[in-house]
Amino acid sequence: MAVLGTESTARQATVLVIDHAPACRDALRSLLQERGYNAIAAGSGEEGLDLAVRAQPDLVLLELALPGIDGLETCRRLKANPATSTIPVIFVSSRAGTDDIVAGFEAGASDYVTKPARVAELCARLRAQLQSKRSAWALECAAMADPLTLIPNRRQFDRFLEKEWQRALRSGAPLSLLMLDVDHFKLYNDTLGHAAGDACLQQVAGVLQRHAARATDLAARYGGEEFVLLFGETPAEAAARLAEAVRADVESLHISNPRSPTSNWVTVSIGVASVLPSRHASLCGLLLAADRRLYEAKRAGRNRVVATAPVEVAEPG
Ligand SMILES: Nc1nc2c(ncn2[C@@H]2O[C@H](COP(=O)(O)OP(=O)(O)OP(=O)(O)O)[C@@H](O)[C@H]2O)c(=O)[nH]1
Repeated sequence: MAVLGTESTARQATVLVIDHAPACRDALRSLLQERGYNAIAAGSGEEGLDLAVRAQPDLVLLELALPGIDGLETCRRLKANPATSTIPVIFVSSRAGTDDIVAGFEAGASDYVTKPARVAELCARLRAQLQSKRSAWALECAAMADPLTLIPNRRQFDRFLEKEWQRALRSGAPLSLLMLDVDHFKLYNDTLGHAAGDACLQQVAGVLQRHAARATDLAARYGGEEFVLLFGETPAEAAARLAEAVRADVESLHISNPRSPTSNWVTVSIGVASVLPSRHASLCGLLLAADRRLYEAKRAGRNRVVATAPVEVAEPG
């Protein structure tokens, strides 16, 4: 599964208007709707913050002068909350003083437009912000995906693992990790060529991706011909079964590996480690345990899974 959140490139952009004056709010909302945006609105900073978290708009148009928490504080809170921090904010305010404009930018706004706003200018600024958010999103995606297989790369995996670890610490749920390596892949490359090797890795990645079905799972290319699969909220016994299914699915792709001493087909070896995250356990220990079992699977003849009963991996030192 993808873990980068949602983005609106393929759908209508949602714009949240936060303004306490019903006339201004309605005028902005109609203007946006006429231009094809999905417009939602809130009458106060508190309501706007709540709606921003729930609706995840692509952009916020914010009045500075609001009753209760004012526009500046609303903007600061939007920027401080990881759930809303990347949403661009444009102040659309009747306050036109330089100090207000400077304060708006200092609170984290991307732009500042004074009322009465010129419609064409406001729309151009809005489009520019949406475009720059999309470009940032595309860059972020590119930095997190493996270019050959298009599944998450090690960087994305490390972030995801850290997040799942923290979540498991709070929930007390077990976490399982599969470390997987293609068997005799050097022979495969040497026999059939590097391009065939690349295509083979893409197919293996496809199998892993299909097994990472839940929001708490992630399949990633760890490097070279090595992959990892993280299963959140999954105990050791279930992880061992999943690993066996992955191994069997790769073998049943029936990708010929003519010189492999293990099988006629491309196969994989898998090490499985599970842990109940606690202050006595470490992430590094989980990775090391999976890697050790992968090595054992190779040593025991390849094309197999090595897993054990649940373990508490002790903090090194
Ligand atoms: N085609 C291709 N080959 C790669 C890629 N990344 C790594 N490799 C190759 O994968 C091979 C890994 O070889 P080894 O580490 O010796 O392992 P192996 O031949 O799979 O042997 P075992 O792991 O012991 O079964 C090397 O030949 C690498 O060049 C890639 O992106 N594409």
